[in-house]
Amino acid sequence: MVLCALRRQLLRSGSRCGTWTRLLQRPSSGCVYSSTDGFNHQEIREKLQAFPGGSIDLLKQDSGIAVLTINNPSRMNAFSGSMMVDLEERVTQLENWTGGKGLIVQGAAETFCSGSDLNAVRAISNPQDGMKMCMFMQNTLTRLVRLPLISVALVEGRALGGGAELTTACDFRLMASGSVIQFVHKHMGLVPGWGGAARLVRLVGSQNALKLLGGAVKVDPELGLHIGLSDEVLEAQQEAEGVVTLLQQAENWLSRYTKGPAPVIQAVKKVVLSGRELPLSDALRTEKDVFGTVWGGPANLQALASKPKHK
Ligand SMILES: CCC(=O)SCCNC(=O)CCNC(=O)[C@H](O)C(C)(C)COP(=O)(O)OP(=O)(O)OC[C@H]1O[C@@H](n2cnc3c(N)ncnc32)[C@H](O)[C@@H]1OP(=O)(O)O
Repeated sequence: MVLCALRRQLLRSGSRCGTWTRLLQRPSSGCVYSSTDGFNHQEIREKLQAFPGGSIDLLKQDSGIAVLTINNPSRMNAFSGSMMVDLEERVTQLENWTGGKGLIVQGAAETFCSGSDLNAVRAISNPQDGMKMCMFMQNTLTRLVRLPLISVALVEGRALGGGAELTTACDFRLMASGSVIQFVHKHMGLVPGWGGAARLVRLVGSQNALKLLGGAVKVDPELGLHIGLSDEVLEAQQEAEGVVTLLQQAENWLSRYTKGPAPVIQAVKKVVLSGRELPLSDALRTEKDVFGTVWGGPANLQALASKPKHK
């Protein structure tokens, strides 16, 4: 938490980006709120744990692609309080995964996520608790965004409310045919609070974001592609060996971008992330620092030794 405050101070003071880069590289340094914002991490964790159910499952694979599964099928993968805590723990594990290159976020049982568990929402419907939950989820999802992994939300079925917000915390969204992303918040008398509005504006522009939030528009794969919310539509595929599952298709899609050594793929994500988040001069300094981690490194030396031709 101290790191969060330090990072903010550095950013406010025009920061020296070498320091910013080093902070971003440290686990859990990517959060937004700390005790100086009145955020008591332990208190909100304990409060959330009082609403159990479901799990967030993490499978780290030798390929360097991990699969994170939102698992609460009896409630259409709604986020219970304990799942919010679980998600934070899984993000910490991913921050510490030195061999990681990619991440797929999916829902269990052929649907993505129906947002907050409405039973928990009803129990903590006072503004103070709502704000604490909001800060907790913003911290976690911002750390998810800032993982040095190329991430994909595999959207099957529905991504509603907080589930729609979660899709925006990934670098890419792949929508299965028949799937829907819908920011239903307005129908719940709410606006996004897990960082989904801020990220949506950056993804689709403010005009489209206003339409999606103001109209609680159902985004199907076609509309998703059209406005740039979705990157690809996945159809059920049959091959000689049998059916290619949506997860296999997502892994194939992602592997185009994760081929190569982990330090290089992680460096790619870091320079894009800093370009996305920082003012230009700070992003340039960060890019220089990240460049310094790969220049003359094993992958670079090996490529030079092999007399490459990029035909
Ligand atoms: C951050 C802000 C937020 O996320 S606010 C929450 C926004 N989400 C919602 O309002 C989703 C409300 N749910 C729905 O619209 C429907 O249940 C959807 C997801 C469309 C599924 O409809 P349908 O296929 O007919 O199934 P169903 O309604 O029978 O649901 C199956 C069981 O799942 C449950 N469920 C669903 N969503 C939630 C949720 N968000 N929180 C808690 N429970 C949920 C339903 O209540 C139903 O449970 P049960 O079988 O009646 O015990």
